[in-house]
Amino acid sequence: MLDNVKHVILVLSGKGGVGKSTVSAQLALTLKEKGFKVGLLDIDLCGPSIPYLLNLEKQDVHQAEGGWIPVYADKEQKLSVMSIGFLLNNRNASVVWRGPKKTAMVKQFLTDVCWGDLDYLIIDTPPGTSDEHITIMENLKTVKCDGAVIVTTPQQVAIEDVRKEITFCKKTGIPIIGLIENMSGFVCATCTECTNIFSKGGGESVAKLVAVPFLGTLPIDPRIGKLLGKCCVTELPDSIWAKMFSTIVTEIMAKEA
Ligand SMILES: Nc1ncnc2c1ncn2[C@@H]1O[C@H](COP(=O)(O)OP(=O)(O)OP(=O)(O)O)[C@@H](O)[C@H]1O
Ligand code: SF4
Repeated sequence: MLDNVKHVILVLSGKGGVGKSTVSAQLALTLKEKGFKVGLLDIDLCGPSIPYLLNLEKQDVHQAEGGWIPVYADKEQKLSVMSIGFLLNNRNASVVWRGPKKTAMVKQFLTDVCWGDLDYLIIDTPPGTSDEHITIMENLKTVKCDGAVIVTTPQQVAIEDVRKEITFCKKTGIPIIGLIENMSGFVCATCTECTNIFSKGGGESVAKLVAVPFLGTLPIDPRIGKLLGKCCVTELPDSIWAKMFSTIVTEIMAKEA
């Protein structure tokens, strides 16, 4: 039930493996650190990585009278999480479903989960624009969707990929919060020097070309993969990741003020 959810933010990407779930998790954790009550919904039914990224893999969802009780990532119950990963027997189990079954599952995540009072619900989506995205948009009609964050990487700042996501947002009336270029350069673990492995500035120029805000670049940083449920802002306060997420969250908060 989304009756008491104030803001909904979608995280989208044109291709898989670009860091969309990592961005979703860090966005949720940063908002929680700022004192908000946050929900994180993983609708990537075929590749749910949120339970792993939040170190919640062994957790179960419980069925109560009012619906499913999400998994809480913290003792204070300020970050609630739902993913099909909690309903599968093991991490390697795969979901091979046709569209209607996927649609039903996504609808259930919105209507049958006891989300309670939330300041923000972050929705981590599968790559591309599929049944899951369409279902989410149809079912968010009654709730205000604040916008989408689009994640891309320098090698594949293929204009068509980002454009497809933007076209989807425009067709479904979702405002675009902005574009993030992840895996932009590599931060050395010894000296924190950032080296650009691929081309630089692609994300920014695409954002300009399609007239959407550019939120910034996030480098490859081996420490990010080890955060597993911890927030980059508190754990790696001097990192580019921490600075970026503080800025993005401040911008999001300013929009809704
Ligand atoms: N900037 C980064 N630095 C270091 N590791 C990263 C970075 N971005 C993502 N990763 C790592 O890359 C892997 C893939 O990231 P993630 O699961 O967030 O991608 P995704 O786009 O959600 O993938 P999928 O298409 O499977 O949904 C993860 O192990 C994550 O920790
Ligand atoms: S930036 Fe310096 S410390 Fe880091 S890998 Fe290169 S030479 Fe080594």
